[in-house]
Amino acid sequence: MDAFKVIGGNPLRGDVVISGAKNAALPILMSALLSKTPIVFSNVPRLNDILTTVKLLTQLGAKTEWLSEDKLSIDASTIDLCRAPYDLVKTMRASILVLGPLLARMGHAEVSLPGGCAIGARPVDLHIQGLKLMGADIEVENGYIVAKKEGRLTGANIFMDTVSVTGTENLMMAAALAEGTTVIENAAREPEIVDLAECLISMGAKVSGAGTDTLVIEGVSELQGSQYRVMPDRIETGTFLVAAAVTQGHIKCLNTDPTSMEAVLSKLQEAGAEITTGADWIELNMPSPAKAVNVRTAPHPAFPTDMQAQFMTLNVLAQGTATVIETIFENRFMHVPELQRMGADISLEGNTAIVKGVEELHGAQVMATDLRASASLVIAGLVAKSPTQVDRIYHIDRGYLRIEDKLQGLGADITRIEA
Ligand SMILES: CC(=O)N[C@H]1[C@@H](OP(=O)(O)OP(=O)(O)OC[C@H]2O[C@@H](n3ccc(=O)[nH]c3=O)[C@H](O)[C@@H]2O)O[C@H](CO)[C@@H](O)[C@@H]1O
Ligand SMILES: C=C(OP(=O)(O)O)C(=O)O
Repeated sequence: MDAFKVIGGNPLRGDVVISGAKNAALPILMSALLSKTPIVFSNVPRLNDILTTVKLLTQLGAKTEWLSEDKLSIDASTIDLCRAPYDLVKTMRASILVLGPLLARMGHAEVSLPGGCAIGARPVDLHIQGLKLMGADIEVENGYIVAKKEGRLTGANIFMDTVSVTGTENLMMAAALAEGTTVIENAAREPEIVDLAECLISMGAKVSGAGTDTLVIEGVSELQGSQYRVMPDRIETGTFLVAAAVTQGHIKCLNTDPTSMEAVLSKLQEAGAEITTGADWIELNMPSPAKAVNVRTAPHPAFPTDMQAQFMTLNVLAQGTATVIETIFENRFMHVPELQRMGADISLEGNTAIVKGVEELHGAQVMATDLRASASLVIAGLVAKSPTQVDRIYHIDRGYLRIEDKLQGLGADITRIEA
């Protein structure tokens, strides 16, 4: 398994080009299953979760072709299989996103239950309940969700008990081809939902309310191919901004969107960062050590759970004491023991971490446990007083495109140790 060796001490400086958003691209690529004509997607980040998605779509019978580094064509006219197997689903939970579109298009879908993962149990009951309300017959057989519907799904009123991002996305895609109108209440409001809605609209779907907690989808009988550009990755952007803040650097993120990340930018300013923004860029200058900032994760537009680990590292070295509260996932503090091994002063009380800023961190051999935890350890390594080795970086490769190249471009001393 590959690892990163990080030698700390260099403030990050310069420009970094942000890639397309993993969490927008995943549902958007799956939405190609709804169309019988080809779709061309651009700004697709060619990272491991996307390669897994391409493999899954290909196994289902779709034709996929990379037209350039970030442009992908998907022709799902030829799909002939309705099963997402365990060996793919276990490497990427977001494979569950085939369920809605496959069922809507083929009247049959079998998707392995994803099971729990490092950050929590992550059930998919809301996906299943919503599809049942749309008339699907769903059973769990031998670890697989087996969903069937004779004829088209039917529009329904769906109230989601918990705000779920991929749950909302699955139901939106299913509803796009259903007969009648679907109303999803307590829907997720993440920018990635808006991006998926815009993609579906470009294919001929009738979706309104994206970005609010009530989505209305008037089903149509078919969708056509289109061309769609994936939104910039707000979590990758936030990760580089935190890395620059922690190293007291000065960077500019290009090809990004400041309007999708207000909570994160406001917390960075509270920590002492000077931030300027343009239509598609964000510049951060950190003139002095960060001040501690309290963070509480919650669904958009509140502070994103996918930025919690990175802000934990910021607080570890900040002046003062902060509380970091994780309200979305029950086990998303796996980076804490690793940061403690580097000298962090963190105590945990349930879903709250109390972080007392320390003067410095020392390097250590640490283990990445999930995607954003890995990023928090890399950031810690960028300021540690001795070398850090971050093991199991397959987690980071799942969601960041060539992070070491981008960090090197900003002056960081980071190298990949290939297994
Ligand atoms: C591929 C993708 O976009 N992943 C993101 C997505 O994950 P994902 O869509 O899996 O996360 P959800 O929004 O569904 O999860 C939110 C909460 O709802 C619970 N829940 C969810 C579904 C369900 O059927 N039942 C249920 O109880 C989950 O256990 C969790 O506690 O949103 C998360 C929350 O912003 C992000 O951290 C992930 O990066
Ligand atoms: C948790 C994440 O991804 P996934 O839902 O794919 O596990 C993430 O992007 O931080």
